[in-house]
Amino acid sequence: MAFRTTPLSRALSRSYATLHNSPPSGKSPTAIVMLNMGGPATVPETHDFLKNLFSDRDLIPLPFQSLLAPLIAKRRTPQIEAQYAAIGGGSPILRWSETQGEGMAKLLDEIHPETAPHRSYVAFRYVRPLTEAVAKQMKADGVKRAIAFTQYPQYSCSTTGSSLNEIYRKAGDFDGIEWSVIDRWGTHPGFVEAVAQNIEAALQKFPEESRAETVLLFSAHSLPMSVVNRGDPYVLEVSATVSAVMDRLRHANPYRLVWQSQVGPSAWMGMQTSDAIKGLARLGKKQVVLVPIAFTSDHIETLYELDLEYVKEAKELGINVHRAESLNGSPVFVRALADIAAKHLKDYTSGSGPTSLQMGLRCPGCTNETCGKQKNWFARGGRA
Ligand SMILES: C=CC1=C(C)c2cc3[nH]c(cc4nc(cc5[nH]c(cc1n2)c(C)c5CCC(=O)O)C(CCC(=O)O)=C4C)c(C)c3C=C
Ligand SMILES: [Fe+2]
Ligand SMILES: [Fe+2]
Repeated sequence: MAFRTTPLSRALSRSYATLHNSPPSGKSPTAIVMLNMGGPATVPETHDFLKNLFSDRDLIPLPFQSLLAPLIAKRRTPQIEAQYAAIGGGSPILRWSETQGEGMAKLLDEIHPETAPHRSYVAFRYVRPLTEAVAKQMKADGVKRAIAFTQYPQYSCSTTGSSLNEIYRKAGDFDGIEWSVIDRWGTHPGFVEAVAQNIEAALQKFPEESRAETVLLFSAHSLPMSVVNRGDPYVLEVSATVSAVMDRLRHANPYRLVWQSQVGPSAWMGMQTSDAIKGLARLGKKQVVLVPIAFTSDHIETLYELDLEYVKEAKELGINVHRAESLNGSPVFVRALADIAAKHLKDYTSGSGPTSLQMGLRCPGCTNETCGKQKNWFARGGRA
């Protein structure tokens, strides 16, 4: 059948070009699949986001999961809906992920033309675009080679591990695609530089004469102690990021790493961010920069918990506080993503395996069988 261009088909192909940064060409594109949890783009999507999140056994193993998850999600929905409403009506993560991915793919076409054209795909764990839909799109685009590129800088089985397990479970949908994995990059110099620049910008808001007294309070999403104690590497890797950022800043300020957003009654990694703010006030500290360190774009933890709750709390305690911006559209960060992917492609072409050595090691206390199968599957390039 002859293909006729109509206003609709022209509009569709324009939007296709916007979504898929490289122009259509005869060559099969190299797919860079940006893995993240996602967040509800609109307030009414909050319930389904929470239901999918509480149904994820890799994140929260619950007894009678399929019965309990919908109940917990339903109970929690009004409170979390109110938080998304307060930050402007939804999570900006899809918009930022697309911006970052498109910028990265464009740069990759320039700095690594051997594998061009590059196309970025966003695959979320709990909201659209979900893994199945991304697989369909990749097949339609003729993808034969894909990189699973985690957008969590530091590895945890509960985040990156969960996204990789989901791709492994949906292996049939990706039939014929050869995979490799970028599983962590928490000390990459470009990422460290982008974070450091945002801290420097926040520090500029304090008077020069007292700037050096400002405490840098790095804040990361906490982990249940049960996860830490089974040997999950996240706490170590977040600490390594903080250390690298402080080296880049030449240790010009005192600092601490603290933990936020714990959920439920069990023990979580501390000290909690809100307690640290109270403690700093008690110690007479007057200036603080809050630095989100484990997530690359804004979300409720930055826009609600940090900006609306903790900044307010700190101000009430007499602390002058500013938050370092999230990486969002930082060109330095987009360049870092492209550099990380280019190095991975180079190493892969010159014979290094599809996954890092570190990814091959399961947490010593891991009893989740899918983790083991998933690691073996990716180590074989995603083949049966
Ligand atoms: C590096 C980031 C994150 C880690 C590690 C992480 C672990 C983790 N989270 C939960 C439970 C929940 N997390 C929730 C929301 C949420 N989590 C992260 C990031 C990490 N989680 C983000 C960025 C968000 C918010 C998304 C957004 O769009 O804003 C929620 C839902 C919100 C709520 O009900 O409070 C839960 C629940 C566990 C159990 C866990 C480790 C095992
Ligand atoms: Fe979380
Ligand atoms: Fe595991």
